[in-house]
Amino acid sequence: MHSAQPRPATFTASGPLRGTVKVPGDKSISHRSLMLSALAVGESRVSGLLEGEDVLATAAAMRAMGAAIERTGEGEWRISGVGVGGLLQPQTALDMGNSGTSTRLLMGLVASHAISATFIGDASLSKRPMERVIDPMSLTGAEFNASPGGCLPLMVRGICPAVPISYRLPVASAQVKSAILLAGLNTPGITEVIEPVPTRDHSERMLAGFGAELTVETDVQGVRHIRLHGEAELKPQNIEVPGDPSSAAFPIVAALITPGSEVTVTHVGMNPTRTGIFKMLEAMGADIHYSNERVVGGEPVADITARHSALKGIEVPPEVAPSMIDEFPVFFVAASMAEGRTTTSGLDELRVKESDRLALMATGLTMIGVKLEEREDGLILDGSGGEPFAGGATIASALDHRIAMSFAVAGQNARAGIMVDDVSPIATSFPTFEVMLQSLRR
Ligand SMILES: O=C(O)C1=C[C@@H](OP(=O)(O)O)[C@@H](O)[C@H](O)C1
Ligand SMILES: C=C(OP(=O)(O)O)C(=O)O
Repeated sequence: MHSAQPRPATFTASGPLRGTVKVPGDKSISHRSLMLSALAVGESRVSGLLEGEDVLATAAAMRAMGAAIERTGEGEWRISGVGVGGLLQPQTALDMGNSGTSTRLLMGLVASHAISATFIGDASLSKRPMERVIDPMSLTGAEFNASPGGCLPLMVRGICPAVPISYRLPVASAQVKSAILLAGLNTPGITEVIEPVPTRDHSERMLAGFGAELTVETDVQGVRHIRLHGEAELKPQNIEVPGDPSSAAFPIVAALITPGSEVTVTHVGMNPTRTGIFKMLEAMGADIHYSNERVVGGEPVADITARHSALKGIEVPPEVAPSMIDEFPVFFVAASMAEGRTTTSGLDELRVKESDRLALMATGLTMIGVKLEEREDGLILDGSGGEPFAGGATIASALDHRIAMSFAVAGQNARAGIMVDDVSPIATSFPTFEVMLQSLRR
């Protein structure tokens, strides 16, 4: 976990950003590749794994529950699984650090095993709502003992055999969907998740890739019905993790808002459930193009080139939100530089991420000179039409990596530097971020 000592850093304009960079492996896919490999019978290999703190928390938890997980090289990992149903009782509390994905997916996994586990996390994670997983998992017979507000520290007492459920997601959340599906792996019969609003589908793709029997049917209303046959036997796999589009969004927005810039990010995951950010930036007039499009390990991948662009404000349709949910902080930075008004709505979920991202972005952007209005479920931003940010402020990152990186990007086109009070949380998802940004400055 990152050090308790805050590490401040100042980000200043340097002129054009130019070059070609690679971003680390996709965080969602990295978590799932460790979890499913740990549940397969035999040895899986993963390359391109994100070696950020969140994913390392998942690796440590899977080890504590019996899997043999070993790093064999940079981004290269070897995992010997225990088989579905084979998870062992962890001897100490599972420390999930800052990671909501690790916590929620593993709560599901533990729920259908005859073990119990206590989940703990940092100050940010300990404020995040877990009822969204407790509610469906309680229907399977698992028991939960959570801190007030359904928060961590939290104890899960799993049950085996668990009762299979059919559950309609009340909130668009890939974490909740995945928790239910992972629980379904060791549950007799068919577990069904009904998903009215599509969210990232990495779990579905990877479960099928590991040999689970899973079907996805979209009904006439566009609602997805995901059905998993339980008591599955997973076969070990070799997985190549594509670059994280959520991380790629930072150098791409930095290039779009900094005059004279041209940046290429290679090997970026282009799963359509993740690419809302690029579509919205293009709708704003961003000069973005894709090359070398291919499929890697069941996921579409491309190289993305972005050039400085005169962006125009748009209205972001709320139904796009799940496909760019983690990118809104840096999207707000881009919108602040556009000409005209950008309106966002339907973003209540941003208030329960690592921080209240609507409140923090509204406060921070206002401090660097942006005109905006904060609504309950979104921000309305009046862009500067390309005028640099005033800057000269210190931004609180509040244990939120995406807030820290968004203001680092804003600093690339600010009249006075932007100080982020603590950049250490960046190591949760993008440990090479500062080095990458530096490599693009000439
Ligand atoms: O399933 C996943 O890997 C994730 C799902 C999203 O969370 P929600 O399910 O809470 O929307 C996203 O914000 C998070 O960074 C990763
Ligand atoms: C919300 C995020 O992650 P998590 O929920 O896994 O903490 C994120 O990476 O922006």
